[in-house]
Amino acid sequence: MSALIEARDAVLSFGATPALRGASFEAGPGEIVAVMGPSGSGKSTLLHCLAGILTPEKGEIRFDGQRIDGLDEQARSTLRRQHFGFVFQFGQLVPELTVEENVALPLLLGGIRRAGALRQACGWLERLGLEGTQGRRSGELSGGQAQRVALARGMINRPRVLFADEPTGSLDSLTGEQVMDLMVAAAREQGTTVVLVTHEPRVAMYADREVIVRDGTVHALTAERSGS
Ligand SMILES: Nc1ncnc2c1ncn2[C@@H]1O[C@H](COP(=O)(O)OP(=O)(O)OP(=O)(O)O)[C@@H](O)[C@H]1O
Repeated sequence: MSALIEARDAVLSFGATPALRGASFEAGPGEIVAVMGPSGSGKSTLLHCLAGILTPEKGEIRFDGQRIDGLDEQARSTLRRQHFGFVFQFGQLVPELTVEENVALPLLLGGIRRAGALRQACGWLERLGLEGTQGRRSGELSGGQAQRVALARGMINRPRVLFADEPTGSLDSLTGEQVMDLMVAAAREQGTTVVLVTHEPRVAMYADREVIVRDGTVHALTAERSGS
């Protein structure tokens, strides 16, 4: 299977701190890959490079076979809006907007008319068990509801790749499992590739495959388990 999203030998430092030291990663169409590893090992940096948020100093990032690391910020922003979805741990909902406006945001930014965008947003809210919350602000939601709203927003533009960075990190384990069940079901239904950064083995078990990031390089889980 050819990769849909891929990093080849990516290198990136923050000042004197190396974050990626030749990281290679790939995920195929519809594949759910968990990215595990110790704190500070480079997981989020890898995700940000794959998503075109950060640009590596060396190496390549490819989406659907095309290099994206050389694109300017505007082109990467368009790529993210058209093809990628995001679910992060904290602070991703805009507090001034209602729940339905938050979910509709990727469509509104993409130029879809407001009435149609809000209608689609309400469809996602219903699907994720959030009917009745559309007029609320994000501060009026529980943690699990807020993550489901974030998931709805991450999926509303039918992304080719969903980038999820510790999506259950702020939730208790039962609520986290509910969010993961919904995320995996939505991704499977739409054939969305998921890059899932998590510390939690229980969350990683939702993935088709796991990789481990250590000191800025990526290792297959099987190699880790055999000690190489
Ligand atoms: N914006 C930044 N400025 C400076 N250093 C950074 C920045 N972002 C990350 N780093 C450093 O880069 C390294 C990799 O960080 P990264 O956030 O990718 O790790 P992580 O594996 O996602 O960690 P965690 O599991 O704790 O979220 C760390 O040493 C971190 O301190």
